[in-house]
Amino acid sequence: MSSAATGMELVDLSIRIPLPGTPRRWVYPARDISLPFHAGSITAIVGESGCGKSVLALAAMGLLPAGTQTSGSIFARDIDVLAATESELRNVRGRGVGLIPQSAATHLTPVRTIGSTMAESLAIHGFPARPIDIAHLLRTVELDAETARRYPHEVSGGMAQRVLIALTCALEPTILVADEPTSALDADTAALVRRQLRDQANRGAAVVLITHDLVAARAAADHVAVMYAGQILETGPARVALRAPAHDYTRALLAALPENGLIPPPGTPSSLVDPHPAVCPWHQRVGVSCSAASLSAVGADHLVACDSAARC
Ligand SMILES: Nc1ncnc2c1ncn2[C@@H]1O[C@H](COP(=O)(O)OP(=O)(O)OP(=O)(O)O)[C@@H](O)[C@H]1O
Ligand code: NI
Repeated sequence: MSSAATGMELVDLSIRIPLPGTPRRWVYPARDISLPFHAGSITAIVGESGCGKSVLALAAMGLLPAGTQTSGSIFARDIDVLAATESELRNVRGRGVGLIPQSAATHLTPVRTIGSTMAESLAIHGFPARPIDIAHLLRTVELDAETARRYPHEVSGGMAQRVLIALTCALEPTILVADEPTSALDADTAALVRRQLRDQANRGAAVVLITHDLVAARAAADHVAVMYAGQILETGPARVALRAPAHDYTRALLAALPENGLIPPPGTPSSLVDPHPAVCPWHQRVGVSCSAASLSAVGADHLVACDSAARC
């Protein structure tokens, strides 16, 4: 790992998943991604739907689909997750890397009460929890103790999301990956979740916030990485990159916010199937010639991809 303060680091990470039903064709959700996630900070990964954000979350947990091929590394707690054995991964998951998954409700066991699922999960990771501990955890996400006696189908999607957040945070993971943690929540609960993520960063976790919501990223994150078609096009301090962006894709995402007139990004999202290695998908989408140069510095800790001539 390059620095003691790095909680997780992606190094030259590429991932390809077999395209279902078509031999020898591949989906490329990550291409040549190098990205640090600093301990004590929240890093947002933003980008349109389908650009590969959730696949990165699964990769960090060692949960890529069968048949997936990877190159490069994902260093988490000094282990390369991509090279780890299943027993090493069992040690990494939970207290090394905690994942708050997209659609959390489907991750609770349907035939067991929420309290027993929480108690079992905590015990597996070495935290024996009494009912009073479960009640306390539920209160941290503003759920009452009685929620422990309910079954998943008896609570709303937002409540299930809060249960998963309480459970994941209770393990105090070194790296906390939250995949769209607020998309199913009302504004008050979303603010509560953002406070939880900040608390986790303050105790030293490297927090990864995956979201398509730039307003949420700007409100919550210290650093941001802007992803398009499996590549990082811009990365830097959130207050810089999401206020004075250097890449035209980041500008296009910001233009789509209500405050900026809801102008959708031009063209249609690029396919991730067998992309041309020497063509930049974003600039191809907008009809500008660009050879997809690697990231270069435009300011302190602020990196941007693409030929400068290609930037609109
Ligand atoms: N198990 C899988 N098998 C085949 N392709 C997959 C699999 N999982 C993801 N993909 C493909 O990888 C690409 C990236 O998907 P991913 O879910 O990571 O996007 P995302 O940026 O998280 O989008 P969203 O915001 O909609 O969740 C998509 O083209 C998707 O179809
Ligand atoms: Ni480009």
